[in-house]
Amino acid sequence: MPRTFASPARYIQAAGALGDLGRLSKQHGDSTLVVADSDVWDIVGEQIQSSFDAVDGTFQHAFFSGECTTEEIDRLTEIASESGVEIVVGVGGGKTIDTAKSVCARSGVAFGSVPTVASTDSPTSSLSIVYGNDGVWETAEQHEFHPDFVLVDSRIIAQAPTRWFVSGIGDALATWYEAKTAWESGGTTVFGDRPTYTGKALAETCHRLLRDHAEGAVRAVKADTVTESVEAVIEAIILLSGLGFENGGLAAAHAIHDGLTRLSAASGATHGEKVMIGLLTQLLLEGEPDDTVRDLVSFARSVGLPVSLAAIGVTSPTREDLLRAGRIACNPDGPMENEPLEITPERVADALLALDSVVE
Ligand SMILES: NC(=O)c1ccc[n+]([C@@H]2O[C@H](COP(=O)([O-])OP(=O)(O)OC[C@H]3O[C@@H](n4cnc5c(N)ncnc54)[C@H](O)[C@@H]3O)[C@@H](O)[C@H]2O)c1
Ligand SMILES: [Zn+2]
Repeated sequence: MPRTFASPARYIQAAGALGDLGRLSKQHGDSTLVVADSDVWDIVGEQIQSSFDAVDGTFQHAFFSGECTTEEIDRLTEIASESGVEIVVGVGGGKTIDTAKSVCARSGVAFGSVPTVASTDSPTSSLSIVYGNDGVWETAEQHEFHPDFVLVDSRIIAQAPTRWFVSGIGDALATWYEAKTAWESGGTTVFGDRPTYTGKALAETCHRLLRDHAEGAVRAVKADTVTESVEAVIEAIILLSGLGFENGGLAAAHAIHDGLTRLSAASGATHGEKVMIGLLTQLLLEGEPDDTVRDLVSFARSVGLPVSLAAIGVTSPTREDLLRAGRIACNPDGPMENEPLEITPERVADALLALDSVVE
């Protein structure tokens, strides 16, 4: 089995970086479609307009409806093809960016990724997570391409609600633990290939940056400020975690996240918050020493991440609820396959129940 490494063509991060969007888009064609929801458009619309004005460029804007569904992808693909666009730029959170990726896949045009929150590692990846109209996980579309550019304005991200930034820390925190597990178990990555040494090294650097800088960065973001620690953590969440998970491999943390998406009580929790619970559960499933679990719990608390089921809204789950989540988590096509031990829905349910007593 080959080792594969893949990544976006270019990554740019700076306070004020959005001012470069027009120039970057023009490198890929004269006709651009910008996809953003109305809240994000209110925040960045004028800056996007100025960035295109600065290079005598034009663009079209389409509103994203809020969910990455097949219907929404088809609707936006039609707009892209009617206007003959050469590049689609997704501006916003993970769902907007995943939707824009799938529009590019269907239209065969270039893709620009512009996260306005550092809430997940979706902006650098080649995946789109598609949901049904009921909001339930439907499928992961694996694309043949990565973003032509990822443009990250750290000022906009620092000014966004802190909860998104903290959630991104949860998503990125799992990357190293999952890559280590996938490596040690001889697992595979999202490309269906062996993990690379490079992916593993990037995942490890991601972890180091979070441990060294996350606490201070969260304090700075609460005050809407950009510090060097904020820059380090944004890079860890968006770039290193993205490269680390795609080229290093996923494991139980994301498998359990997928299971938790089936519990309606957890629907108010973000992707990164559910991944954090998945990560702690992964450590319990793998039989990590108490000190390792305690250390991670204390780090999570220091940045404001949830460490119990109740903290993500699951206050009094029945065993059947947790088994249902466990069955999704143990899907044979999912990342649980990268765990070295045989993990069953029963073991997932036990570990989720055990979590509350461990973290008290
Ligand atoms: N494709 C991948 O590799 C990958 C990886 C991780 C997660 N995901 C997917 O990403 C999605 C989760 O993404 P998410 O956590 O970003 O949530 P989201 O996309 O559902 O929501 C983000 C919210 O933040 C708001 N927002 C964006 N920028 C803002 C700003 N600057 N100020 C204020 N509000 C702002 C948006 O309007 C939106 O309501 C899930 O669908 C998950 O499956 C995909
Ligand atoms: Zn994730």
